[in-house]
Amino acid sequence: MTRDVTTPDSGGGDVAVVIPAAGLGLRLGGGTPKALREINGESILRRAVRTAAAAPSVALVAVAAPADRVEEVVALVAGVSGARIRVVAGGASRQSSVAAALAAVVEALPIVLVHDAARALAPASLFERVAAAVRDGAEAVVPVLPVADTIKRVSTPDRVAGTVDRAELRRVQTPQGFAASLLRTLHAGAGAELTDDAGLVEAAGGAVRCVPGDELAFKVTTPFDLRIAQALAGGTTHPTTGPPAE
Ligand SMILES: Nc1ccn([C@@H]2O[C@H](COP(=O)(O)OP(=O)(O)OP(=O)(O)O)[C@@H](O)[C@H]2O)c(=O)n1
Ligand SMILES: C[C@](O)(CO)[C@H](O)COP(=O)(O)O
Repeated sequence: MTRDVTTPDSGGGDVAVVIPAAGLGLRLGGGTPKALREINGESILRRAVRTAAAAPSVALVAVAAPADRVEEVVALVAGVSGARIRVVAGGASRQSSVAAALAAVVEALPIVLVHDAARALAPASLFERVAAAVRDGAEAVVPVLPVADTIKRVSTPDRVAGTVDRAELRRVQTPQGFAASLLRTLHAGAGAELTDDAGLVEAAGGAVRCVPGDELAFKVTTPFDLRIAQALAGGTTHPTTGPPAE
């Protein structure tokens, strides 16, 4: 089921953003799907959709919602302006949720960004940076940050097997950007579940370009992350369900 959410204005631009938001949030806990949890009165999902839609290049945002919460998510994102918003049922894995939302992007937009709802504070400028690199000719783009800790391999949970050279390691965030046709082809032929979409390009022997990430694009995974997000985020003037009360 695909649900188009009526918005006051539809964006121009050449970018579709696919937002997987169907995860259970087991590491966060609390019993409610993570994307529906709130940061200072606004759901994680609405924050992610609102920021994506506000990026000037973005024409469409396609959300993969928890399969039993599609109508709830439609109500949640109603009133978000700046781009068309579409909601579909997600799948049992992140990869299948991305594939479901990608299939709902029927418009001929040349660039697709895939963005975790859980990275709710990623700024619009990061969407623009990633999209610009795809526009510049990269077939796949990931925002990255350096690793600050020493990283060790372990042979058993309490035995160090070696130290990894962190100079060649990067923390990879979303939004990740792709030429739309390439991403569609790779998702259609995807086999094993990968932890990100750029991995599909790597597996096919393609090139993935790095651009600077943004610390604000951290992933809300644990209760500690949620507290950090609450400390960093502003409040909201929007209700979390139903259309805005303006
Ligand atoms: N079946 C799934 C699993 C994950 N996701 C989405 O993929 C993003 C990254 O996943 P993660 O942060 O791991 O979320 P969860 O799977 O919800 O977390 P957990 O592994 O703790 O249950 C999230 O926005 C999540 O909603 C999804 O759309 N469909
Ligand atoms: C896509 C991702 O956010 C890139 O860092 C990450 O791989 C998602 O991992 P998760 O275990 O599904 O949260």
